[in-house]
Amino acid sequence: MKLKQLSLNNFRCLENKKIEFDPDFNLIYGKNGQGKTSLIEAVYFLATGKSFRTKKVKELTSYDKIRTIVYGSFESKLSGKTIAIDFNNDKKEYYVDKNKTKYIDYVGILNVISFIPEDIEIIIGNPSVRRGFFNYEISQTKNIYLKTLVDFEKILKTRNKLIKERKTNKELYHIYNEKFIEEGSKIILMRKEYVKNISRLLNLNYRKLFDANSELRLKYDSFIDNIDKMTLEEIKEKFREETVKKHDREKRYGYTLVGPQKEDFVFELNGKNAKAFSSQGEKKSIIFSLKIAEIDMLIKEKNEIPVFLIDDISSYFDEIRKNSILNYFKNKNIQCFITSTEKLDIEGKKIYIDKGRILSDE
Ligand SMILES: Nc1ncnc2c1ncn2[C@@H]1O[C@H](COP(=O)(O)OP(=O)(O)OP(=O)(O)O)[C@@H](O)[C@H]1O
Repeated sequence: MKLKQLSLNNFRCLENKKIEFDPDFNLIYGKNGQGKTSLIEAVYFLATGKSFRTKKVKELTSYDKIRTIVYGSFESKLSGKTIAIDFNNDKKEYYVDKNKTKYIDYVGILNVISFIPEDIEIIIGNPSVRRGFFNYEISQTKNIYLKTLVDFEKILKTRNKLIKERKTNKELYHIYNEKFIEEGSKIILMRKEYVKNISRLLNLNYRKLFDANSELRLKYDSFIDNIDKMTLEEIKEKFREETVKKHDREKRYGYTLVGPQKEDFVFELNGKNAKAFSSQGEKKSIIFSLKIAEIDMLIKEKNEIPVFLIDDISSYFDEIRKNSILNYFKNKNIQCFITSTEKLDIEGKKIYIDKGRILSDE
């Protein structure tokens, strides 16, 4: 996929402008605090309706404004499309080729993968960070995952309500419990398969890019033991057993204690949990390898190459690792957006940002 053009209206500190991009490399450079990250954040927002650095999307609207519009046109394998988000006072509207579209059908049309310093949280943060991250990534490759997750969350809410109101002996509870097991098991199965595939790619990338002698694994820490070879039916059966086992405790606590909303993912470098034992540099390299593995996953599942965004490359990596990363993208046909305080010597479009003003070099 190649983002050809981006049009901004009231996005953070950036001026309202239409920008054309290079199909391969786009370097966004300038001093600190000028709006470099904001520009790639706008690309991310256009693709996902979210920000990679805040949950409060309202922060994206320029100070003193109430409405933000981002618009982009891109080319993918099959066709060219235009997409847009009109964000007005907390309400987001999504458009594909000028037609209003539901979020669930919008997300995944333009695939982006971002690599930002805060991504280190995927390793050091708590399980909810990893769940959020992998939920999003699996959704990008499988639209059905997102749909299942949305259904599952609604069911979970009702199940919690029924437990809290002590209505767990009623027929309604049993109906919801079955739905909970049904949708939850589908999520577990899709997570298991995703982890199996990405773990292999992750290891290959880490060895190729950073250390040929290391062994990197991603493990799925499910509440169901020995999940690796289980079928959907076996997962459901185990899941049901767990809900029965925990039922009394759930009634005492007043909420659900089992299910995919409680799971985790573990990175293991040379057999040791990276969260506890890996160095800062190793953690960053693990995350970068993970992001590259996601590109491979998207190609495998959707036959599309995503747009890749890298924030603050110079401060994040030393010279050797930085060059290793830049070399990786050469001749790969991946459209890349890189922000840096230095004017890196790479071929492609160079965009200079100064106090929100977006200036092209040519
Ligand atoms: N909603 C907003 N409206 C206007 N300006 C904003 C908004 N949100 C943030 N800013 C300002 O935008 C400026 C640029 O931020 P940004 O993070 O994009 O800079 P940057 O060039 O990536 O900086 P650095 O190199 O330090 O990471 C900051 O000074 C910030 O205060």
